[in-house]
Amino acid sequence: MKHEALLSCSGLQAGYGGSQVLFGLDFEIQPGEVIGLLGRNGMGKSTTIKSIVGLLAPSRGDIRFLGKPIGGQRPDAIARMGVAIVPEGRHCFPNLTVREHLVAFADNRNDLRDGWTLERIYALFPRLKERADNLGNQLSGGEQQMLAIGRALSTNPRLLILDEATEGLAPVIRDEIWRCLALLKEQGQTTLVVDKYVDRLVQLADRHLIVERGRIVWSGSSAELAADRSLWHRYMGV
Ligand SMILES: Nc1ncnc2c1ncn2[C@@H]1O[C@H](COP(=O)(O)OP(=O)(O)OP(=O)(O)O)[C@@H](O)[C@H]1O
Repeated sequence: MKHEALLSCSGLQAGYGGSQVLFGLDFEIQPGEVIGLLGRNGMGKSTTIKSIVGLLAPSRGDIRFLGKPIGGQRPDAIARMGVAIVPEGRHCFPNLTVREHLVAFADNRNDLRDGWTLERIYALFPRLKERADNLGNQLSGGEQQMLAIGRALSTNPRLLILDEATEGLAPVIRDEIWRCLALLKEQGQTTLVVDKYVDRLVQLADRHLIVERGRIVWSGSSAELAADRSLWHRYMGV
C-alpha cells in the first residue's frame, strides 16, 4: 500500500503579478522526513514556501496536505491543519514577552500524546526561559530565532518549515539551531529547510530538492548530494 504523503505539490506554478517564478514543481514530503530545499538566490525557494503556507496563491497546479487541497487557502486555515513556518527575518512581536509568544499560539495540531509544552520548549532553549519576561524587541538575533522556532513548535506542527533559519547568526548560535533541528528529527518532526549552509543541511536532511529558475532540476539523498560536488558548484555556487 502506498503511504499517503504529508505534503504533495504537483505542477505547482506561482509568481507575482505578471512575472512567473515557479514553472511546475512536483515533489512530495513523507511523514518524518527532513527535506532540504536548495538553490541560488532568487531561484524560487521562498516563493515555493509562500505557496505552501498560503501567503501566495498558486496560478496553476495542486498542493495537498494529508491529501486535502490547500493551494490558495488562507494562511491561518493552513496553519491550523498543522503547517508552521519559521519565516525569513524571524518576525517576533516587539510588544509580546517571550512567554506570551510561546503560549499565545499553543495548540496540538499533530494530535501528539506527548507534545510540546512551554517547559519542553524552555528545556530545548534554556536561553528563552532566562528571557521569559523580555519583550520581542529586547532580544538578540539568535534569541529571536530560537523564539521563532519555539513559537512554531508550540503549535505542535505536522510540518515545520524553516526559511533561512541560520542566516546572519553568530557561529555558536548557528550550531545551537542545527543541534536543535537534529533533535527534532530524532523525534520524528517532518521538516522542510531552506538554508545556505549546504554542508550542515547534508548532515541533517534525508533528501534534497534543488530549484533552478523555478524548476526542480535535481532531487536525491544526502549521500548522493555529498558525493557529487559538481551539483554544489553548478546549482549552489559553492
Ligand atoms: N513580492 C515579490 N514581488 C515580485 N517579485 C518577487 C517578490 N518576491 C520575490 N520575487 C522575485 O521572485 C524570484 C524568486 O524569489 P524567491 O524569494 O522565491 O527566491 P529564493 O530562491 O527564495 O531566493 P532568496 O534566497 O534570495 O530568497 C526572484 O526573482 C525575486 O526577485
